Amino acid sequence: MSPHPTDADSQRAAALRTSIEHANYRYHVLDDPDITDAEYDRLLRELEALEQAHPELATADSPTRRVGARAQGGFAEVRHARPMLSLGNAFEQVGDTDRERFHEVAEFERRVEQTLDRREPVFSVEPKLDGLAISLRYEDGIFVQGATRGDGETGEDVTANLRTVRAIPLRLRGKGWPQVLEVRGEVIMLRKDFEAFNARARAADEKTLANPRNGAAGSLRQLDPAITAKRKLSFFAYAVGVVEGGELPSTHSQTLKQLRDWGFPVSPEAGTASGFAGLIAYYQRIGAKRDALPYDIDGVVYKLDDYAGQRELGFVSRAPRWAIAHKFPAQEQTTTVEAIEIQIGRTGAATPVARLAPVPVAGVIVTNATLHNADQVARLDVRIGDTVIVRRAGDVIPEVVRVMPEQRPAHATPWTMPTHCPVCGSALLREEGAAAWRCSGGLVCAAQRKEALIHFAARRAMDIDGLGERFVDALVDFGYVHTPADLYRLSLDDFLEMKRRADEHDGSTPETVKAGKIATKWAENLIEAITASKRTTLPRFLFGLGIMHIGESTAKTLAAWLGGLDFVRNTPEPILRVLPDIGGEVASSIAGFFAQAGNQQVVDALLAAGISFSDETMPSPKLRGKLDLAVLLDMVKVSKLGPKSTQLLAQYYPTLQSLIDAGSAQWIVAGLPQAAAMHLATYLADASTLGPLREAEAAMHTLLAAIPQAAAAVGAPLEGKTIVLTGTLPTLSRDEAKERLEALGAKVSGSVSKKTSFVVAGEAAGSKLDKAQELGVEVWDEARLLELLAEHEG
Ligand SMILES: NC(=O)c1ccc[n+]([C@@H]2O[C@H](COP(=O)([O-])OP(=O)(O)OC[C@H]3O[C@@H](n4cnc5c(N)ncnc54)[C@H](O)[C@@H]3O)[C@@H](O)[C@H]2O)c1
Ligand SMILES: [Zn+2]
Repeated sequence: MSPHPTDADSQRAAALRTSIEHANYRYHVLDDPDITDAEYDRLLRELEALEQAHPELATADSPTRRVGARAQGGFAEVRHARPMLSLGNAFEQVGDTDRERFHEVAEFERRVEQTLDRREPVFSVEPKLDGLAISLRYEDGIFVQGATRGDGETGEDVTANLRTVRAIPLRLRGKGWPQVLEVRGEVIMLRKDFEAFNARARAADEKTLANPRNGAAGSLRQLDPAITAKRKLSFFAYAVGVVEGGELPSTHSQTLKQLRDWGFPVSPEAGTASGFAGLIAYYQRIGAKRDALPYDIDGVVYKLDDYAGQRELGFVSRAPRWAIAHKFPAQEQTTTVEAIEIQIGRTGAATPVARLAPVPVAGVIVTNATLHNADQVARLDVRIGDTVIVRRAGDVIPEVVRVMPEQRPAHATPWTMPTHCPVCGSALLREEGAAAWRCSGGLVCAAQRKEALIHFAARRAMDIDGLGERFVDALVDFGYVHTPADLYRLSLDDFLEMKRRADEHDGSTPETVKAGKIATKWAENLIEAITASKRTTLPRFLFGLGIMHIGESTAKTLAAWLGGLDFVRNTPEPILRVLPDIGGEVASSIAGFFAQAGNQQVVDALLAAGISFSDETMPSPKLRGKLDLAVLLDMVKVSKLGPKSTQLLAQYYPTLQSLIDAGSAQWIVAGLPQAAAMHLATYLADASTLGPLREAEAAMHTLLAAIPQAAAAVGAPLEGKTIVLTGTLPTLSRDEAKERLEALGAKVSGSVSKKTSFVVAGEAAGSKLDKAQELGVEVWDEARLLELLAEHEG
């Protein structure tokens, strides 16, 4: 009754067979599929439909009648005594009721009911794990052989590799096992192991795995078991094959329990359900859990639970009639890349992101996918306009896993990492040896605002007590604060208004209103803390700016050597590099930061808001010795000119010009080897290399001119005084008092002697106070100390 197939039909069938066979080969033999499972399933379904409509089109070797693919190469063959079959599939259809949407499941259930003449039969219901099917043979309880499914008849002997999978028992537990037992199940890679593998591969600039399924199959089919052992694989049992010399329970669900007792991992999600409604309820329940499961599943499997019923139903060519796989929406889909953009994270990390033509992936419309880092984009060679496979599994951000180069538009060009941050325009810098690029914008980058503010307010930076993440979030989200300088403009009303909006936004009862009274104490305290932070130290301020690579100790070095903010801001990179522990990367980060107009504005605004430093001085006299000709010469790498030679030259020549004027003949007389002199002469003759040297020299002179002639000439007000602090002072912490006294040149000592100028005593002062009285040393209270500080602090 079916109409004869047209030529177009038979051509289509042949084309489908070719495509499917090619896909089978890539998937089953190479473990490197080039189309998604969803596409594969569509092709197979189309072929099935054609063959059903026109049975004369069906060939004996059609992929619709066969399982997997015959493996080739490498491994010895294993013939399966009982074939390892595939499963029929049920997909969701468009419809209003469950019976319409899950029509194929309803049909399956009805067929089972009718054939067995049984109402609402019981099914074993299990997650459909997405890995590689294997069969494990146990003789007298000992693992003797393991094989892949292959084409269902013949698989590959992967015993050595399977022995490295921890979840597979090498010896059965308990007792009562049959003399020969074949256990079948799925080797999988847990998502966390897959993610960890890929993170490592990306960091090492190596090829990543497309998905956990390919990870499992590819790892298991390695010829070297040592490689398999390094990839973390897991295993779940879900069936038995040959059983000899022993009995198993009469139902599948009981058998799974038995397998668990013998030491096999069985999915904790496996259970039983009856009737169509029971099956669908299970499907929905597991579907809701899918993202949270530790492994990928592509559906659930329903198997008639009792073996007697299974035997009655039997098989079609490639699958049992008593079971069906009910598939979930696919986790991988094909779409096109509309743009590649850079996303800047809270801490400045720059991540390339593909903007995609919207596509449903595992039940969610996906429009963006991460490309991880610039190296990954290069490795995948993703280009704008490309057709790509995106994967979304679990709560991991969707990612691009593969490009289909054959579908690339002619004009597509390779992508390159932009040089500047899309949010703030600052340079993107790459940390040495790291795959990640970062925005160097810090303070001025809106993407990093919150993180920059939290850092600025931190205890070891500006120490603004109470300005934690919660307030920073609200201050930024509601637009009260863009840069740290804005903090100093906030009024009590701003804070109360901000808090009210934040509470409203959260839907919580405003905490600010308690018993009809507006609570303001917290805001007053915060304003007080912000005001107090205005008086700070240079290292705290420099650290607070959040300049890339500038930790507390580098900030201290900068302050100690350069003395004042102006010098830190204006000292060029080559001079910064001569400071102790400041290498090229750090120097370039500091110079880069202050070269940025936006950063300069923020720093100026902070100074205008009243930030001042209790410890600002002049460049350190120690710099005098460092800034000589040797430093200038060491900054440029002239070949054959080592540190010894540059020091030698510096002894004779005070300036660059005097060195140039003297000429190479004189250098040799001074003791420089001829080869070194020749190289240096060539170097200095080149205007392009001389330029930076001249620049550095000019900056050096500015610094040198600013250094006070003699350190004492500055006359620190408390120079020569030794002060001892004891007991608890009413307002100042011991550290703060010490810091402020030292900033004025005093020495703060821990013990009282005749040389002690005076002792500052607070509450519960102990033996030091007694000692002072004994020696007749002056004893001050905090009020008097504060007067002294106020008198001398600028
Ligand atoms: N992307 C490609 O190019 C490509 C090519 C070929 C096959 N494929 C994928 O493979 C599928 C076809 O392969 P198939 O023949 O293995 O069929 P299948 O994956 O749809 O179903 C059978 C397999 O399910 C697995 N399984 C997982 N949990 C199970 C459980 N609890 N009980 C029983 N079996 C369970 C077993 O490995 C079994 O062999 C396609 O649907 C497609 O997703 C993809
Ligand atoms: Zn930026």
